[in-house]
Amino acid sequence: MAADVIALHDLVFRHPGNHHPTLAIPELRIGAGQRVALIGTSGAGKSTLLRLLDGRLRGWSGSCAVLGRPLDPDSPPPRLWRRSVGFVFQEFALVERETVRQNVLNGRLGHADALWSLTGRFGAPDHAAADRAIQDVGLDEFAKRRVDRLSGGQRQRVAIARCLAQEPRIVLADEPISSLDPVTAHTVLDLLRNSAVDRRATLVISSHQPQLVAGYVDRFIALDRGRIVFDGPPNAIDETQLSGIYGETA
Ligand SMILES: Nc1ncnc2c1ncn2[C@@H]1O[C@H](COP(=O)(O)OP(=O)(O)OP(=O)(O)O)[C@@H](O)[C@H]1O
Repeated sequence: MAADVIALHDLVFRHPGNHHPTLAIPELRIGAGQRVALIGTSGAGKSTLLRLLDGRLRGWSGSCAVLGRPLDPDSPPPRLWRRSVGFVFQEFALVERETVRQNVLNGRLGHADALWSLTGRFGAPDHAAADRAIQDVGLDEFAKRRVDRLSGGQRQRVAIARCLAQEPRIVLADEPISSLDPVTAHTVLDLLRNSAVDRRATLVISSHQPQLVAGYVDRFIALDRGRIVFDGPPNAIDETQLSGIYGETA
């Protein structure tokens, strides 16, 4: 069995001032190379869990190890760890006035060496990784175009390419398809799955749309008010369970 790249134990997190925990997870393990969808209604805690795994959440209790490193609830993880964990933000978080290529190169900042510190220029390995990522997401012809002149689906692909250029061992994607039409959503999910498989990366995506993501992952983890209420293969969840998680909207 694949080694765990994510291991949580007795994890509890409460937003300051909130009585109920935002996350309460007694145990969660995710193996290397798994593809997981975090599902659940708005406010279930999906983004908070992704922020925890990305090392950006402070003030939790219990233990959380990612890529073998126990995270510290009181301080951010080191740069070397950070570059192994890629994050695709819901709102893309791109530099709008920069080109596709420059945005993707920004994903290499965690790898940048002395040359970058001295000159602000990226080295050959950084350019090669950026080119490969741009090619993988099918944006070659747009490489020199400014991001603010792209469609939503194209921007999402730039955000994914930036994450891939980082050469992460884990890809975390927060609602990567929420603002896309169904056809573009499938293209983006295909990209995320294929690039994770090619790079042997672990993929964790959050989504409100279990039916749409089911074909792209091998595991559903459903959250309800911060608790795991289902954990298994997508084909093992039935309509009644989905209705329980989503109410009338399933
Ligand atoms: N800064 C904050 N302060 C207090 N409560 C917060 C804060 N951010 C989020 N919450 C609460 O934490 C809970 C979990 O939010 P989270 O964003 O993780 O849910 P989610 O499942 O990702 O929702 P969505 O699908 O809408 O993005 C919600 O009840 C939310 O209101």
